[in-house]
Amino acid sequence: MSEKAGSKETTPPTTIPHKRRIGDDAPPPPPGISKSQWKKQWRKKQFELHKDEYLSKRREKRKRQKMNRRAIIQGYKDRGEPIPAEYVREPRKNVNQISGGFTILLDCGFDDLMNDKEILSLSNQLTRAYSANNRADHFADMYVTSFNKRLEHRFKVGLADSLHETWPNFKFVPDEKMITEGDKTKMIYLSADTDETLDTIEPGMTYIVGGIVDKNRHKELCVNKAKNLGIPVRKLPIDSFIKIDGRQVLTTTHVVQLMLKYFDTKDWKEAFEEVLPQRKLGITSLSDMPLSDDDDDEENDSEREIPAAAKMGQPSKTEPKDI
Ligand SMILES: C[S@@+](CC[C@H](N)C(=O)[O-])C[C@H]1O[C@@H](n2cnc3c(N)ncnc32)[C@H](O)[C@@H]1O
Repeated sequence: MSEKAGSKETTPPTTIPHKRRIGDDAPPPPPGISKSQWKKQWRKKQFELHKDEYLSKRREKRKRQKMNRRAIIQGYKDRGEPIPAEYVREPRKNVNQISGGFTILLDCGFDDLMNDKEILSLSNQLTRAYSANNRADHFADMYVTSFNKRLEHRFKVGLADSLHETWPNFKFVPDEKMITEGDKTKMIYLSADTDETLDTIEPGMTYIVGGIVDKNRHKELCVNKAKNLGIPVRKLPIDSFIKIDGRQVLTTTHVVQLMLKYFDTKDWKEAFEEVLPQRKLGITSLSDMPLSDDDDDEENDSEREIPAAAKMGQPSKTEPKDI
């Protein structure tokens, strides 16, 4: 009896299930072309022919994965259990960053002055401000004040995946006591509507930036609020460093990015050039300008992330960047 025949039971070889791919069903290759080359060509052709179908399937799959993740996270939240690390998205972070020792308050007490689309746009801007703070060499202690009404709803429902309550150095507070009851001698409200410029950013100071998307409908809104509260107002030193026509009103995110960049470099010129790309500077108003090189403007920002027909509270089409 041969050794083979004498052996008892043999374990069947492990078979790895073959994942079917487009191209597996390709007809035999035409002469002069290798099987693998032909498969590649066939796959490409099939993809072009059925592109919409494939992309929609992929979108559906991603949507399902997102909903599952959200349901799991909600389960932990409902049970009051900590959310396991694998479900917490780590933001892209500058691991060597240190505290700049200054505070930025994003004054979001203007909910009633915005339409739903502008609230969506503002929520996206806040995620970018958070992201900028994570990447800076020196981070600021950032607070979103008057975090209530539709903005809060937007984060709790549409941006629930972002787990904004866990963001480091970026806190959300429901009222504006930090503005109304803070030490006014250590505060500066940023606004384009003043002649006095902000020369530097100092540790120990609190800088307030208006958290509003209004396409300049509400002129002098923040400057008047600051004056009523007795808070000094300063504009960014745009004139000294870049030439720009029209009103020099920037988006909330731009202002935050500029302040962080200035604090890192101590050079306004460098900050302006990095945050506001030169090739974009020929336009009339900076608030119409895209948030960064590869971003859309406020208007498109909300359109890109949120389907046009989206209602407040619906999840955004894509994850907010960097969260
Ligand atoms: C889109 S603007 C809001 C414009 C609003 N109508 C107002 O009254 O300020 C968002 C915020 O960015 C800040 N900001 C915009 N441009 C600025 C500039 N040139 N200098 C300083 N801060 C500016 C202000 O804090 C402003 O409230």
